[in-house]
Amino acid sequence: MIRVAIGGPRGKMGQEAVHTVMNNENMELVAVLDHKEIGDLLSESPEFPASYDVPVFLDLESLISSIKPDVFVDLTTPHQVFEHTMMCLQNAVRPVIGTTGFSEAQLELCSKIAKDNELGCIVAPNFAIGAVLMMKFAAMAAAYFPDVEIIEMHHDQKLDAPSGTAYKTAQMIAEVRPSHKQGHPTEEETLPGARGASYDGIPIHSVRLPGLVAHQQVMFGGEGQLFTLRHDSFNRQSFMSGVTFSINQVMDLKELVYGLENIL
Ligand SMILES: NC(=O)C1=CN([C@@H]2O[C@H](COP(=O)(O)OP(=O)(O)OC[C@H]3O[C@@H](n4cnc5c(N)ncnc54)[C@H](OP(=O)(O)O)[C@@H]3O)[C@@H](O)[C@H]2O)C=CC1
Ligand SMILES: O=C(O)C1=N[C@H](C(=O)O)C[C@H](O)C1
Repeated sequence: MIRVAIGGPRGKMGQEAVHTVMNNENMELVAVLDHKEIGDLLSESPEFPASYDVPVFLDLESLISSIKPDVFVDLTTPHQVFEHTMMCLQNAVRPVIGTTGFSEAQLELCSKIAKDNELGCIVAPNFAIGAVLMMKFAAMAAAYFPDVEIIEMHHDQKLDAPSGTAYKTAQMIAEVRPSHKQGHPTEEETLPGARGASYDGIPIHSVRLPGLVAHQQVMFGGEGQLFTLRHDSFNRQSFMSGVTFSINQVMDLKELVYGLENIL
Protein backbone atom coordinates (compact mmCIF):
# COMPACT_ATOMS: atom_id res chain seq x y z
CA MET A 1 0.00 0.00 0.00
CA ILE A 2 1.26 3.46 -0.87
CA ARG A 3 0.45 5.90 1.95
CA VAL A 4 -0.72 9.11 0.26
CA ALA A 5 -1.44 12.60 1.61
CA ILE A 6 -3.18 15.27 -0.48
CA GLY A 7 -2.90 19.06 -0.24
CA GLY A 8 -5.96 21.11 -1.27
CA PRO A 9 -8.66 18.41 -0.80
CA ARG A 10 -11.66 20.76 -1.20
CA GLY A 11 -10.39 22.18 -4.49
CA LYS A 12 -11.59 21.23 -7.98
CA MET A 13 -8.62 18.90 -8.50
CA GLY A 14 -8.27 17.99 -4.83
CA GLN A 15 -11.79 16.52 -4.59
CA GLU A 16 -11.24 14.32 -7.64
CA ALA A 17 -7.86 13.20 -6.31
CA VAL A 18 -9.30 12.32 -2.89
CA HIS A 19 -11.94 10.07 -4.49
CA THR A 20 -9.33 8.55 -6.83
CA VAL A 21 -6.96 7.60 -4.00
CA MET A 22 -9.80 6.42 -1.73
CA ASN A 23 -10.97 4.09 -4.51
CA ASN A 24 -7.53 2.71 -5.38
CA GLU A 25 -6.84 -0.66 -3.80
CA ASN A 26 -3.05 -0.12 -3.77
CA MET A 27 -3.22 3.28 -2.06
CA GLU A 28 -4.30 4.56 1.32
CA LEU A 29 -5.28 8.19 1.89
CA VAL A 30 -3.58 8.79 5.25
CA ALA A 31 -4.05 12.58 5.62
CA VAL A 32 -5.02 15.79 3.87
CA LEU A 33 -3.66 19.33 4.17
CA ASP A 34 -6.02 22.31 4.14
CA HIS A 35 -5.47 25.91 5.13
CA LYS A 36 -8.94 26.46 6.56
CA GLU A 37 -10.52 24.89 9.62
CA ILE A 38 -12.82 22.18 8.18
CA GLY A 39 -12.87 19.78 11.15
CA ASP A 40 -10.54 17.05 12.38
CA LEU A 41 -11.66 14.56 9.74
CA LEU A 42 -12.37 14.96 6.03
CA SER A 43 -15.81 13.45 6.62
CA GLU A 44 -16.78 16.63 8.53
CA SER A 45 -16.45 18.65 5.31
CA PRO A 46 -19.72 18.71 3.29
CA GLU A 47 -17.95 17.71 0.06
CA PHE A 48 -17.15 14.22 1.37
CA PRO A 49 -19.05 11.15 2.55
CA ALA A 50 -19.21 10.16 6.24
CA SER A 51 -16.95 7.17 5.55
CA TYR A 52 -13.93 9.39 4.72
CA ASP A 53 -12.40 9.38 8.21
CA VAL A 54 -9.09 10.86 7.07
CA PRO A 55 -7.26 13.30 9.41
CA VAL A 56 -7.07 16.93 8.30
CA PHE A 57 -3.94 18.99 9.05
CA LEU A 58 -3.51 22.74 8.74
CA ASP A 59 0.26 22.59 8.66
CA LEU A 60 2.43 20.37 6.46
CA GLU A 61 5.23 20.03 8.98
CA SER A 62 2.85 18.50 11.58
CA LEU A 63 1.27 16.29 8.92
CA ILE A 64 4.65 14.89 7.94
CA SER A 65 5.95 14.39 11.48
CA SER A 66 2.84 12.62 12.76
CA ILE A 67 1.72 10.68 9.64
CA LYS A 68 4.95 10.14 7.64
CA PRO A 69 3.23 9.61 4.25
CA ASP A 70 5.13 8.01 1.36
CA VAL A 71 3.80 10.55 -1.14
CA PHE A 72 2.35 14.08 -0.90
CA VAL A 73 0.19 15.19 -3.83
CA ASP A 74 0.05 18.98 -4.07
CA LEU A 75 -3.08 20.51 -5.62
CA THR A 76 -3.08 23.84 -3.82
CA THR A 77 -1.95 27.22 -5.17
CA PRO A 78 1.07 28.66 -6.99
CA HIS A 79 1.82 30.70 -3.82
CA GLN A 80 2.36 27.64 -1.62
CA VAL A 81 3.67 24.93 -3.89
CA PHE A 82 7.40 25.66 -3.64
CA GLU A 83 7.33 25.75 0.16
CA HIS A 84 5.37 22.47 0.28
CA THR A 85 7.75 20.76 -2.14
CA MET A 86 10.83 21.83 -0.19
CA MET A 87 9.28 20.67 3.08
CA CYS A 88 8.56 17.23 1.59
CA LEU A 89 11.99 16.85 0.00
CA GLN A 90 13.73 17.75 3.25
CA ASN A 91 11.65 15.21 5.20
CA ALA A 92 11.83 12.10 3.00
CA VAL A 93 8.32 12.47 1.55
CA ARG A 94 8.03 12.10 -2.23
CA PRO A 95 6.18 15.05 -3.81
CA VAL A 96 3.79 14.64 -6.74
CA ILE A 97 3.17 18.20 -7.82
CA GLY A 98 0.16 19.11 -9.95
CA THR A 99 0.09 22.72 -8.84
CA THR A 100 1.56 25.08 -11.42
CA GLY A 101 3.53 28.29 -11.06
CA PHE A 102 7.08 27.07 -10.28
CA SER A 103 9.84 29.39 -11.45
CA GLU A 104 12.80 27.83 -13.29
CA ALA A 105 15.07 28.69 -10.33
CA GLN A 106 12.71 26.99 -7.86
CA LEU A 107 12.51 23.91 -10.05
CA GLU A 108 16.29 23.76 -10.25
CA LEU A 109 16.66 23.97 -6.48
CA CYS A 110 14.06 21.23 -5.88
CA SER A 111 15.78 19.10 -8.49
CA LYS A 112 19.12 19.43 -6.71
CA ILE A 113 17.67 18.54 -3.31
CA ALA A 114 15.81 15.53 -4.74
CA LYS A 115 19.04 14.29 -6.34
CA ASP A 116 21.13 14.90 -3.21
CA ASN A 117 18.56 13.03 -1.09
CA GLU A 118 17.93 10.35 -3.76
CA LEU A 119 14.23 11.01 -3.43
CA GLY A 120 11.60 10.74 -6.14
CA CYS A 121 9.65 13.86 -7.08
CA ILE A 122 7.30 14.46 -10.01
CA VAL A 123 6.33 17.92 -11.20
CA ALA A 124 3.59 17.45 -13.80
CA PRO A 125 2.32 20.61 -15.49
CA ASN A 126 -0.44 18.43 -16.94
CA PHE A 127 -1.59 14.95 -15.85
CA ALA A 128 -3.82 14.34 -18.92
CA ILE A 129 -2.28 11.90 -21.40
CA GLY A 130 -3.66 13.86 -24.36
CA ALA A 131 -2.01 17.06 -23.16
CA VAL A 132 1.30 15.26 -22.65
CA LEU A 133 1.09 13.92 -26.22
CA MET A 134 0.20 17.39 -27.52
CA MET A 135 3.40 18.74 -25.94
CA LYS A 136 5.52 15.91 -27.36
CA PHE A 137 4.00 16.29 -30.84
CA ALA A 138 4.50 20.06 -30.66
CA ALA A 139 8.21 19.55 -30.01
CA MET A 140 8.37 17.13 -32.98
CA ALA A 141 6.56 19.54 -35.28
CA ALA A 142 8.70 22.52 -34.27
CA ALA A 143 11.70 20.90 -35.94
CA TYR A 144 9.85 21.37 -39.26
CA PHE A 145 7.73 24.45 -38.49
CA PRO A 146 9.82 27.04 -36.62
CA ASP A 147 6.97 29.61 -36.53
CA VAL A 148 4.58 28.72 -33.74
CA GLU A 149 2.15 30.39 -31.35
CA ILE A 150 0.45 28.88 -28.29
CA ILE A 151 -3.10 29.71 -27.24
CA GLU A 152 -4.13 28.33 -23.86
CA MET A 153 -7.72 28.66 -22.63
CA HIS A 154 -8.86 28.08 -19.05
CA HIS A 155 -11.69 28.71 -16.59
CA ASP A 156 -11.71 32.19 -15.07
CA GLN A 157 -10.74 31.03 -11.55
CA LYS A 158 -7.22 30.14 -12.64
CA LEU A 159 -4.59 32.05 -10.64
CA ASP A 160 -1.55 31.81 -12.91
CA ALA A 161 -0.90 32.83 -16.51
CA PRO A 162 0.38 31.46 -18.70
CA SER A 163 -0.68 27.94 -17.73
CA GLY A 164 1.98 25.48 -16.64
CA THR A 165 1.16 23.44 -19.73
CA ALA A 166 1.74 26.36 -22.11
CA TYR A 167 4.99 27.20 -20.36
CA LYS A 168 6.22 23.61 -20.62
CA THR A 169 5.12 23.40 -24.25
CA ALA A 170 7.17 26.50 -25.05
CA GLN A 171 10.18 25.11 -23.18
CA MET A 172 10.00 21.83 -25.14
CA ILE A 173 9.68 23.68 -28.45
CA ALA A 174 12.56 26.01 -27.55
CA GLU A 175 14.80 22.97 -27.04
CA VAL A 176 14.42 21.90 -30.67
CA ARG A 177 14.07 25.10 -32.68
CA PRO A 178 16.65 27.85 -33.01
CA SER A 179 15.51 30.99 -31.19
CA HIS A 180 14.17 33.61 -33.58
CA LYS A 181 11.84 36.61 -33.69
CA GLN A 182 8.48 35.83 -35.25
CA GLY A 183 6.19 38.18 -37.14
CA HIS A 184 7.32 41.32 -38.93
CA PRO A 185 10.78 42.49 -37.78
CA THR A 186 9.46 45.96 -36.99
CA GLU A 187 5.96 45.06 -35.76
CA GLU A 188 4.61 47.26 -32.94
CA GLU A 189 1.84 46.72 -30.41
CA THR A 190 -0.62 49.61 -30.59
CA LEU A 191 -2.36 48.00 -27.61
CA PRO A 192 0.25 46.59 -25.16
CA GLY A 193 0.06 42.81 -24.83
CA ALA A 194 -1.61 42.29 -28.22
CA ARG A 195 1.12 39.85 -29.30
CA GLY A 196 0.93 37.91 -26.03
CA ALA A 197 3.71 36.88 -23.67
CA SER A 198 6.96 35.63 -25.16
CA TYR A 199 9.03 32.58 -24.21
CA ASP A 200 12.22 32.51 -26.26
CA GLY A 201 10.34 34.32 -29.02
CA ILE A 202 7.32 31.98 -28.91
CA PRO A 203 4.12 34.01 -28.31
CA ILE A 204 1.77 32.60 -25.64
CA HIS A 205 -1.81 33.89 -25.44
CA SER A 206 -3.91 33.20 -22.32
CA VAL A 207 -7.73 33.17 -22.49
CA ARG A 208 -9.78 33.08 -19.26
CA LEU A 209 -13.54 32.52 -19.53
CA PRO A 210 -16.28 30.96 -17.41
CA GLY A 211 -17.38 27.63 -18.85
CA LEU A 212 -13.92 26.58 -19.94
CA VAL A 213 -11.95 23.84 -18.15
CA ALA A 214 -8.46 23.42 -19.68
CA HIS A 215 -7.70 23.73 -23.39
CA GLN A 216 -4.69 24.49 -25.57
CA GLN A 217 -3.91 25.00 -29.23
CA VAL A 218 -0.41 24.99 -30.65
CA MET A 219 -0.48 26.58 -34.12
CA PHE A 220 2.34 26.16 -36.62
CA GLY A 221 2.43 28.29 -39.75
CA GLY A 222 4.34 27.50 -42.93
CA GLU A 223 4.23 28.70 -46.53
CA GLY A 224 0.60 28.16 -47.62
CA GLN A 225 -0.28 25.94 -44.66
CA LEU A 226 -1.37 25.89 -41.03
CA PHE A 227 -0.85 22.92 -38.73
CA THR A 228 -2.79 22.95 -35.44
CA LEU A 229 -2.49 20.64 -32.44
CA ARG A 230 -5.30 20.93 -29.92
CA HIS A 231 -6.12 19.30 -26.61
CA ASP A 232 -9.26 19.76 -24.49
CA SER A 233 -9.90 18.62 -20.93
CA PHE A 234 -13.67 18.75 -20.46
CA ASN A 235 -13.53 17.65 -16.82
CA ARG A 236 -11.00 16.98 -14.01
CA GLN A 237 -11.45 13.23 -14.31
CA SER A 238 -9.24 13.57 -17.40
CA PHE A 239 -6.27 14.20 -15.08
CA MET A 240 -6.80 11.30 -12.69
CA SER A 241 -5.08 8.46 -14.54
CA GLY A 242 -1.99 10.70 -14.60
CA VAL A 243 -2.28 11.30 -10.86
CA THR A 244 -2.49 7.55 -10.15
CA PHE A 245 0.38 6.85 -12.55
CA SER A 246 2.54 9.53 -10.88
CA ILE A 247 1.90 8.25 -7.34
CA ASN A 248 3.00 4.77 -8.43
CA GLN A 249 6.01 5.98 -10.42
CA VAL A 250 7.39 8.39 -7.84
CA MET A 251 7.97 5.49 -5.43
CA ASP A 252 10.67 4.09 -7.76
CA LEU A 253 12.35 7.38 -8.70
CA LYS A 254 15.47 8.84 -7.09
CA GLU A 255 15.33 12.29 -8.65
CA LEU A 256 12.95 14.99 -9.80
CA VAL A 257 11.12 14.44 -13.09
CA TYR A 258 9.56 17.51 -14.72
CA GLY A 259 6.80 16.43 -17.13
CA LEU A 260 5.18 13.02 -17.53
CA GLU A 261 6.54 12.71 -21.09
CA ASN A 262 9.87 11.77 -19.48
CA ILE A 263 8.50 8.65 -17.76
CA LEU A 264 5.58 7.50 -19.91
N1 LIG B 1 -1.13 19.24 -13.36
C1 LIG B 1 -2.38 19.15 -13.78
O1 LIG B 1 -2.75 18.31 -14.60
C2 LIG B 1 -3.39 20.12 -13.24
C3 LIG B 1 -2.96 21.12 -12.43
N2 LIG B 1 -3.86 22.00 -11.92
C4 LIG B 1 -3.30 22.97 -10.99
O2 LIG B 1 -3.61 22.54 -9.67
C5 LIG B 1 -3.79 23.66 -8.82
C6 LIG B 1 -5.15 23.58 -8.17
O3 LIG B 1 -6.13 23.71 -9.16
P1 LIG B 1 -7.70 23.70 -8.80
O4 LIG B 1 -8.05 22.47 -8.07
O5 LIG B 1 -8.40 24.02 -10.07
O6 LIG B 1 -7.79 24.97 -7.81
P2 LIG B 1 -8.83 25.22 -6.64
O7 LIG B 1 -8.72 26.68 -6.30
O8 LIG B 1 -10.15 24.67 -6.98
O9 LIG B 1 -8.24 24.36 -5.42
C7 LIG B 1 -7.16 24.73 -4.64
C8 LIG B 1 -7.48 24.29 -3.21
O10 LIG B 1 -6.34 24.47 -2.39
C9 LIG B 1 -6.76 25.13 -1.19
N3 LIG B 1 -5.60 25.79 -0.63
C10 LIG B 1 -5.13 27.04 -0.87
N4 LIG B 1 -4.00 27.26 -0.16
C11 LIG B 1 -3.76 26.13 0.53
C12 LIG B 1 -2.75 25.73 1.45
N5 LIG B 1 -1.77 26.57 1.82
N6 LIG B 1 -2.81 24.49 1.98
C13 LIG B 1 -3.80 23.65 1.64
N7 LIG B 1 -4.80 23.96 0.79
C14 LIG B 1 -4.77 25.19 0.25
C15 LIG B 1 -7.87 26.05 -1.63
O11 LIG B 1 -8.68 26.45 -0.55
P3 LIG B 1 -9.56 27.83 -0.66
O12 LIG B 1 -10.31 27.73 -1.94
O13 LIG B 1 -10.43 27.80 0.54
O14 LIG B 1 -8.56 28.94 -0.67
C16 LIG B 1 -8.62 25.11 -2.58
O15 LIG B 1 -9.48 24.26 -1.85
C17 LIG B 1 -3.59 24.88 -9.72
O16 LIG B 1 -2.26 25.32 -9.63
C18 LIG B 1 -3.84 24.35 -11.12
O17 LIG B 1 -3.14 25.07 -12.10
C19 LIG B 1 -5.18 21.95 -12.21
C20 LIG B 1 -5.66 21.00 -13.06
C21 LIG B 1 -4.80 20.00 -13.65
O1 LIG C 1 -5.63 25.49 -13.55
C1 LIG C 1 -6.03 24.54 -14.28
O2 LIG C 1 -7.23 24.28 -14.40
C2 LIG C 1 -5.03 23.75 -15.00
N1 LIG C 1 -3.78 23.95 -14.74
C3 LIG C 1 -2.68 23.28 -15.33
C4 LIG C 1 -1.85 24.26 -16.14
O3 LIG C 1 -1.64 25.40 -15.66
O4 LIG C 1 -1.39 23.92 -17.22
C5 LIG C 1 -3.08 22.06 -16.10
C6 LIG C 1 -4.37 22.20 -16.84
O5 LIG C 1 -4.16 23.04 -17.92
C7 LIG C 1 -5.47 22.70 -15.93
